[in-house]
Amino acid sequence: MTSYAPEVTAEVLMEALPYIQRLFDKTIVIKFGGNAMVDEALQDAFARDIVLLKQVGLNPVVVHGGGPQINQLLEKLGKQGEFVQGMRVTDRETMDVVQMVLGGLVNKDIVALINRHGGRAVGLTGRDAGLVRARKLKVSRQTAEMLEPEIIDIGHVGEVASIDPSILNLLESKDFIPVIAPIGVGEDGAAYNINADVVASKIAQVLGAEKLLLLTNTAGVLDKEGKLLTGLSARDVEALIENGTIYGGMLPKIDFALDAVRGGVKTVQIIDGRVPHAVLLELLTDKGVGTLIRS
Ligand SMILES: Nc1ncnc2c1ncn2[C@@H]1O[C@H](COP(=O)(O)OP(=O)(O)O)[C@@H](O)[C@H]1O
Ligand SMILES: CC(=O)N[C@@H](CCC(=O)OP(=O)(O)O)C(=O)O
Repeated sequence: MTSYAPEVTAEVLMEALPYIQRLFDKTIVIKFGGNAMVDEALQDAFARDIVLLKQVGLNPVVVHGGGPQINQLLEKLGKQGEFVQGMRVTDRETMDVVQMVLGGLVNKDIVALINRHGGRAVGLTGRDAGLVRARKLKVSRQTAEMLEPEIIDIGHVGEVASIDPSILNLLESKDFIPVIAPIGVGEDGAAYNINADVVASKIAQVLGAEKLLLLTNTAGVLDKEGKLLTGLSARDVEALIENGTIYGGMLPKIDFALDAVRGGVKTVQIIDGRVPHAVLLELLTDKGVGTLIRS
């Protein structure tokens, strides 16, 4: 480990004080993207950041993705992942895989890492305690040549109908850290696959979160030349989608980042999950980077 002069170490530690004071007791929803968690060292640094935040009195709530991890298992089963407007086409068999990977492997690995570093994490899916109520997502597509939009059936994919935060409040009252897999429950009890950015946004709104951080595998939202856009308004976003600068997995992320701002979350940021300790740097130092979403 690099050794710094004592006064430098003290200065770095003191830099965190005003941030800790400002964010004390505040809820921070952190979405850990599947693309940001492919490296073991990064996962470890992420888990330690979460433990530190809790220890100094913030209230972190983790929502995780796992798109690449679902693709890996699908490939082993001889299936190819297919996406429409950033959403996975989810047939019955794919839904089973989504539950195994998100609710099983990925969720439990994050929980175990946080706990190994001294945190008290509890893993949940949206089906637990009716946390995330879902309904089938309707997707439509229209091109210039089409007279009316075409409805596309992408299977067991949900949108959030409502969030019941009771279980999260209970966990918070006992100082547990919730780690949530983005699977919702329909009226009939069936499972729905929901994009993790969507679940993180809705949970942040219902909890009245101070901040929503979306960790991904880019520096933030990039322009056509690959340069980081540090701040975006709803109008900027519309133009960037229109000219094709924002596409694929960034579409639901940006849509629901805006949704969170409109729903009262004070700060929403898309940040680079490939940077070790991105969460800590963003929340407790002057070195936060990424794209800030404005209403
Ligand atoms: N303008 C853009 N800036 C940055 N990334 C973009 C942009 N448009 C599309 N993307 C794509 O969105 C991806 C992030 O979304 P996604 O793959 O769903 O990640 P995550 O697993 O973090 O949710 C990036 O890796 C990139 O390929
Ligand atoms: C409907 C839908 O697309 N669900 C996502 C859920 C996981 C996710 O969102 O993972 P990332 O955050 O890593 O992209 C999926 O099946 O991949």
